[in-house]
Amino acid sequence: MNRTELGFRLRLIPFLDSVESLEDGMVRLRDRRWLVWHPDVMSALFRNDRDLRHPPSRTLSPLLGNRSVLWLDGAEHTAYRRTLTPALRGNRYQALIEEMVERSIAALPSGPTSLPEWTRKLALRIIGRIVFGVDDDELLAAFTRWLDRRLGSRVRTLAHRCLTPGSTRSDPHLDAMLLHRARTAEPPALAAFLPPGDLRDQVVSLLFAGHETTASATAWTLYWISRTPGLAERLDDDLLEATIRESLRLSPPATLAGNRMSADGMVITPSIYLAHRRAATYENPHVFDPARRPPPPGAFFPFGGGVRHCPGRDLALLEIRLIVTALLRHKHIKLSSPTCTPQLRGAAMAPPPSLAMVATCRR
Ligand code: HEM
Repeated sequence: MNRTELGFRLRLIPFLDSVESLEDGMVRLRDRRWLVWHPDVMSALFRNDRDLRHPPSRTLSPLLGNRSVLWLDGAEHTAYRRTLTPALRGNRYQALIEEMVERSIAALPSGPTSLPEWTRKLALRIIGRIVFGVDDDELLAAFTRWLDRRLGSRVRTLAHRCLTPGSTRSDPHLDAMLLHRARTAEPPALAAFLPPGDLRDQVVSLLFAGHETTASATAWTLYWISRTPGLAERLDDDLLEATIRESLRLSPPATLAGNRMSADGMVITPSIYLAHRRAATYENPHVFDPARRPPPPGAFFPFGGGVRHCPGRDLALLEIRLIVTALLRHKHIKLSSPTCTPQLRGAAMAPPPSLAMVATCRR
């Protein structure tokens, strides 16, 4: 592994910050692997996505399994997306999410509580209910423990990636519990529509993809709202939408989109983080400004793009909107710190668990 790739692997955010000013919007990580973020390249890449292959992530594939939708390709991928995309359409879950959010806000302690952990637990409950059709806190807590041991920090991620390469890291006991819940799920729960042969990998993938990023996007949105004086008081629907968008730009939960591979074996990794901070595209890119003009094509893609664009996008945006609106309607929010250093879980970026929120009732 050369020095560039080592920097990319070991210290992802400092590495991304160090290449941010490269005007080409791309950097070679090793012989046939590139990190790219130039908007023209991104547009071309997503336009031709159908003809590219999507190699598994070496970090995530041992966790999510070989049959995860995240790396299926061709006809299998198209068929699976056809089931998944309508099933994840956001608005059908609005009443369910509202009810779960209200319960979670009512249970908030009066003292400080970790903001990212609160949003994570809530987002996992929501996707758990969508996938299984029932609440099962014990199962979700076991899933969280399993994930935290493997992805809970950059060090853990790298240890699992490098020390036990290629081995599956599933837990037979947890898998049996997940499979039991999935097999007994009844329509309209999502698990009832998943192909039985791939059930474990698809359930784990949905629980994982469906909560980590949404939770961190919600936490980042609340972070930016509380850092911006007067914003909470002015948040009508349009401003809230612009605020969520700007938060997804400056603090994208997924710093990288999935790998693409050309027919001649060139691997390309799109960097969402760098595309969203490109000075040639965004004026004062490090400033949080919900009033920004819409970006040009290929410059804003928090949900990836092409044939792999995130099928949970609408659901995620609905969740963020409902959680933020309900929280601010019921509570005054105060955060323990006006600044925070992002925490990486895999390549996902969240505020650190130490970022505490104190939520007091509005009178
Ligand atoms: C703010 C929240 C979210 C963000 C930022 C996000 C971001 C992403 C990104 C960047 C990708 C990779 C796309 C690519 O390679 O071009 C992706 C894929 C995916 N996401 Fe999301 N996501 C979010 C929420 C969700 C939710 C709620 C679900 C629901 C289950 C979900 C399910 C998936 C799945 C299944 C894929 C794989 C799609 C495929 O490979 O065809 N995501 N997401």
